Amino acid sequence: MGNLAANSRAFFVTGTDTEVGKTFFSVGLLSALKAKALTTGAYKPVAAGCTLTSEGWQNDDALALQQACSLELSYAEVNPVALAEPMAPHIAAQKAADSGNIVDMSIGRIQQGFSHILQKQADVVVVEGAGGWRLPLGLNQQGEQSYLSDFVAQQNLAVILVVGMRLGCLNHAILTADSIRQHGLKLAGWVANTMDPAMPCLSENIESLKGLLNAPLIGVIPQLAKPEDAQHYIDLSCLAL
Ligand SMILES: Nc1ncnc2c1ncn2[C@@H]1O[C@H](COP(=O)(O)OP(=O)(O)OP(=O)(O)O)[C@@H](O)[C@H]1O
Ligand SMILES: C[C@H](N)[C@H](N)CCCCCC(=O)O
Ligand SMILES: [Mg+2]
Repeated sequence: MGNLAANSRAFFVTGTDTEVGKTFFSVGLLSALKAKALTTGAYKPVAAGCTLTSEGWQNDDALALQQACSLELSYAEVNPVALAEPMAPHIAAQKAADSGNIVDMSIGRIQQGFSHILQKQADVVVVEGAGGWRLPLGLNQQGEQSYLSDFVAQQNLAVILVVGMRLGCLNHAILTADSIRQHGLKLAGWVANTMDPAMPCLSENIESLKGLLNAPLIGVIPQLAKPEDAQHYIDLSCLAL
């Protein structure tokens, strides 16, 4: 199991796309774990779309995760790679490099930050991806393309798939589940996140996914005012928690 600390369980939260509710669900999951008195850490290795603060570039997802977890983690511990521009991270990193700011977005650096969080021995660590499952990180030192999914595979993390419920999500969900399994990883479960309550045949689509994904349905999350409220729609027993 890679270098996963014996006492920690870690989940990698991916999605069928960007903007499908990975952060919304992750904050809900961290809230649910806190309510069960489990200690939690959070990690958002790569974030694109940041605001310049007195403490450097910061991203809203990472701030939400930092606040929602129970460990006292610094911003940089939660989010080691913070890219200014809200775009594909390897392009944002190239733009930063063009302005003289070289960003190390290597798998090695991402793993190092993760090991650091694991050493803190939280009961559960929630790791949020960026974009969808096969997020490109750019070329490594051998000139090969690397992907955030390479990090997940190297750490053998259990994966949670957030499906943003909208027309087209069946194909995206199936492709993502296939790829997760082709990486030799476990799809620990999936989440139906209601992006559009008026989606025609929402419940039929969820029923279809139950049959298609062959993994536990962790929760159906309706449109909610606050991500913390998502905790009430999450079945932790699916994750053996
Ligand atoms: N169930 C929900 N109820 C209400 N709003 C939601 C819900 N799910 C997501 N949202 C909103 O939709 C937007 C996208 O969600 P979120 O930021 O969690 O997506 P993401 O998959 O984490 O995106 P990214 O790829 O940028 O990390 C946010 O404004 C979020 O508050
Ligand atoms: C800026 C955005 N909200 C995400 N953080 C990054 C999404 C990258 C998507 C890359 C892609 O697959 O095209
Ligand atoms: Mg997010």
